[in-house]
Amino acid sequence: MAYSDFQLEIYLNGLTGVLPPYSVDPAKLQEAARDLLDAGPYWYVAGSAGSGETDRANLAAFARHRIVPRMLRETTERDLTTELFGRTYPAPLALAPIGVQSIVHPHGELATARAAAALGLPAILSTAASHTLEEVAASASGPRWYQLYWPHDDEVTLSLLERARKNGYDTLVVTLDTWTLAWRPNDLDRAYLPFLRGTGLAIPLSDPAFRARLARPVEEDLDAAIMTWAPMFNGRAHTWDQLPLLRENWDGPIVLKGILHPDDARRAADAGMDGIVVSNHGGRQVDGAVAALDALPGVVASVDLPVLFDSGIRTGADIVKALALGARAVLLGRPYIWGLALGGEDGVRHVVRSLLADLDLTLGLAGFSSPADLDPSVLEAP
Ligand SMILES: Cc1cc2nc3c(=O)[nH]c(=O)nc-3n(C[C@H](O)[C@H](O)[C@H](O)COP(=O)(O)O)c2cc1C
Ligand SMILES: O=C(O)C(=O)c1ccccc1
Repeated sequence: MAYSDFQLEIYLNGLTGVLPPYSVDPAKLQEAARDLLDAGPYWYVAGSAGSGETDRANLAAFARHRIVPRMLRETTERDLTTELFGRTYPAPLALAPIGVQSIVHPHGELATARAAAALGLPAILSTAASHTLEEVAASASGPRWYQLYWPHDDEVTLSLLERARKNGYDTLVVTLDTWTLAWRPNDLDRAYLPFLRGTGLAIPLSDPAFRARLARPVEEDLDAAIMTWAPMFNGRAHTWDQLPLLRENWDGPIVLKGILHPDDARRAADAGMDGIVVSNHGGRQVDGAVAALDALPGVVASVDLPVLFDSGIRTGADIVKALALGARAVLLGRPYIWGLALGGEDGVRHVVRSLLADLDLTLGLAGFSSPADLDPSVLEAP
């Protein structure tokens, strides 16, 4: 079935008076989630660093780039399949690692993983998840990627990698840009930080190597466990010379997330990494940072690795633009969390199906049949 069939399904349902259960408009979905959620969780997701300048710049960069559609081409049959690290996926899309999903819906990452699995797409499980690696693996059978927040304790690091491997996570995403949380006014004004209440710590708290560091069991002294977790996972950066530890202890592909400078991309390649994600973390870390889309062409030109992209993907056209500028695939961030808040697994599935239908139609109407047809000439010259 083509992704664009979702459009026909919606119109046909309308003939019997059945409307889509959630909006297909990302901005309206966000408004609906805002009405539903408490201010703390809503702003934790919606908010960003500092003045929000980079968050806005991410979206503005997409608006600045425009597609120049081509006519009278055979694009009725489209093929979105995408090869990534030796595996074939049905579309150039994965669900970005997003921590603490239980703050918007009790099923959290379990619901997200099931929705992604139903579509054959990877859901990237965050180390800051509200469910364990094992629980998520048991609840969904789709492609599994694991995102490491890299602890400052090698035994814990190796234990996390071992758990990921044992539970069928085949691709490791290492996030580099969030070794400590940035200045986030929305959360600071509410003094809202889920981790200090023990939310989003399911993976470390269930880890045998982490638990071996505690004087008393987690169940008896949660506060002490949180105080052990905080300096181990936060506040100090790693350095390039530490990457061999990960390379030597992970057999599958390693993808570095949060790269914005071509020199860092080259260093990733030199360190034997398999891919990178150009991302500024949705403007949540360095306010004033370059828009991720503006950093993409320079990074793509500097390395021969697959380059993934996130930060600002909202529509099918956004995906076409990122692919045209050289991304192999994109990660969807906040929009699927609004779907999760509104409808759990069903809400996430709705958001992703809407985005894929929009992508499929936009690609075909612009005169292209597959992601491989896209290059910078598809876009208006700047
Ligand atoms: C609420 C929230 C939590 C996030 N948690 C993580 C995380 O645990 N690990 C990670 O690598 N990125 C995390 N991110 C960043 C996303 O993976 C992604 O880079 C970002 O959402 C992209 O920006 P966009 O949502 O504006 O498109 C988080 C983002 C949000 C909004
Ligand atoms: O909030 C975030 O952006 C984020 O990446 C994060 C960091 C630590 C724990 C959970 C999420």
